[in-house]
Amino acid sequence: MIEEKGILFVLSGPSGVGKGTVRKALFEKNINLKYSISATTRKPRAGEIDGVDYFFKTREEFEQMIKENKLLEWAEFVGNYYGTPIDYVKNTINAGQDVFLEIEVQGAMQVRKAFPEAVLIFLIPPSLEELKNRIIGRGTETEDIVKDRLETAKVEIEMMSAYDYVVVNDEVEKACKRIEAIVEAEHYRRDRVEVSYKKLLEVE
Ligand SMILES: Nc1nc2c(ncn2[C@@H]2O[C@H](COP(=O)(O)OP(=O)(O)O)[C@@H](O)[C@H]2O)c(=O)[nH]1
Ligand SMILES: Nc1ncnc2c1ncn2[C@@H]1O[C@H](COP(=O)(O)OP(=O)(O)O)[C@@H](O)[C@H]1O
Repeated sequence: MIEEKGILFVLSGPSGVGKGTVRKALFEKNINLKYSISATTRKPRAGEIDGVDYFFKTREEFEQMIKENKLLEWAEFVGNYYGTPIDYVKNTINAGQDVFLEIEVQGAMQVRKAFPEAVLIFLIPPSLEELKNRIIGRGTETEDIVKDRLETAKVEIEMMSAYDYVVVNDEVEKACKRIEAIVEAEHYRRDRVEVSYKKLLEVE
């Protein structure tokens, strides 16, 4: 089947659920997805490379990008800006390739509005207890922040109804398989293929 446009996939979910971990594992496989590198004002961590992990920006540069409408979505998260450069997403989709975003929940809601045909995947923890363990296990937050994050996570989990798919991140490999299944199934959706299929019939 000929498909003219790629699909925009968005992986989101509460902080600490494992979005970054699952996304990295997914991209270690030979998958047919293009990862959209985000812009951020967060300082690079050891080993992170500008233009690979993120496009690292100053607050001024980032605010300029907002002003010039260069971001598909953006959010302030724990004191830093994060956003998706719009040109890469548009150009890649128009070239017929699927794009994958891994972003926090406020940004995912903006994508839903700006790009209603995007496929939103919500990553959830097997339990709140496990989410707490993961946030603590990461070791970057104090006890107060862990409590805050869990409260926020409860509110965020209620936003599940805005998503198209829900994936439980019990094991990283299983979560990746579920996402791959979603990506594959989306290409068989009648509404995506019927236009090109009809064209095909006209030709024959
Ligand atoms: N809205 C939005 N969120 C993003 C973007 N890029 C990354 N994030 C999210 O920002 C949060 C913090 O990311 P990061 O600083 O790399 O830390 P970590 O993922 O918590 O280790 C994560 O929830 C990411 O999913 C983006 O372009 N837009
Ligand atoms: N399926 C999993 N099982 C156990 N630990 C996990 C799993 N997925 C992620 N983790 C761990 O949970 C913590 C949070 O993961 P991270 O990818 O940073 O979350 P997020 O990007 O959603 O904030 C990390 O320490 C990570 O190693």
